[in-house]
Amino acid sequence: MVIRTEGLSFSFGSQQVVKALSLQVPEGSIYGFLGPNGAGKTTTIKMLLNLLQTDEGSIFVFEKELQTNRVAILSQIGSLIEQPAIYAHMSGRENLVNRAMLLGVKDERVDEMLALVKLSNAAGKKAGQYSLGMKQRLGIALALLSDPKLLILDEPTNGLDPNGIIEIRELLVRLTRDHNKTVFISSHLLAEIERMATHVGIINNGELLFQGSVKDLEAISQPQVYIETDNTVDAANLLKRNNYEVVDINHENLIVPFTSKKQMGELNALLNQNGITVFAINKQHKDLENLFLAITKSN
Ligand SMILES: Nc1ncnc2c1ncn2[C@@H]1O[C@H](COP(=O)(O)OP(=O)(O)OP(=O)(O)O)[C@@H](O)[C@H]1O
Repeated sequence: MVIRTEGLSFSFGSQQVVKALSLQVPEGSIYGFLGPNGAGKTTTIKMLLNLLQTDEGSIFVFEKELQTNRVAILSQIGSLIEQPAIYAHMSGRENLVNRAMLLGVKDERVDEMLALVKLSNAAGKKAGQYSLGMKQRLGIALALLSDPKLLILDEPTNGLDPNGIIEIRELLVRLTRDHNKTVFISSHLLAEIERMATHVGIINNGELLFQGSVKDLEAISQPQVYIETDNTVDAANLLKRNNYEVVDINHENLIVPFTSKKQMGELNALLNQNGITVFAINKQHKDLENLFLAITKSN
């Protein structure tokens, strides 16, 4: 395991915000650390980076205890928490050259990093003029300069447009696939993470509710069929009479557990044959909020 915590806890005053967390982050994984705002993600990350002292429990990084191997461990971690520390009046390249000098890293590494995060063409532009996505990628390039084995990113896709999210996703996949890195990335949006993550930990109110591979998660997260019609109530009654389970109904749509594509066709035909107009019928995975409920219920 690249990161392993045992019974990790933390309180701000009387409020316990991290509760007996036992994380297991395998080498080479993209580990999505998921939870709603205030769940305790940033606090956990700060403990992993030794920016906050743990109250209870222990942290092992690269199978070494953090407190007693601080310098050796932290020199192998690149991180990005909140806004990247970028000088707005300097170009992307100057930001990297400056940091390379501080770290004693060779200048060639600057161009390598620019290419890796796809900022070579914008290298001469002032970083203050970069888009949010470009700033995040520059932040990641800065974090990678010293060639760390582990990258810890706190909500790097926050506020990015879909293109920006895709670029970060592709970068992180390249880093693990071609450059032997392990990536620990937090987010409050499952949808942003599930396409790149290999492993997931879900935290809520400081407690780890789920941890495992994305396949394990998909097994819990049963897909559902969303059906939008011109008469939701009649549609729901019709489906119930025909032995379909209607798990949720509101004035816009109703939801039936997904079993197969064939079933979707049958649902559509049944509704049409009974004079109900179907505006939309589609398969969706439960969103994070519903998934939380499903996970807490099954515990
Ligand atoms: N410096 C602080 N002093 C007191 N309470 C704090 C402090 N920092 C965070 N908290 C509280 O700790 C809890 C966990 O916060 P944390 O920032 O770790 O959550 P998070 O999952 O990272 O959420 P977000 O996505 O909003 O950053 C919250 O209830 C928050 O209000």
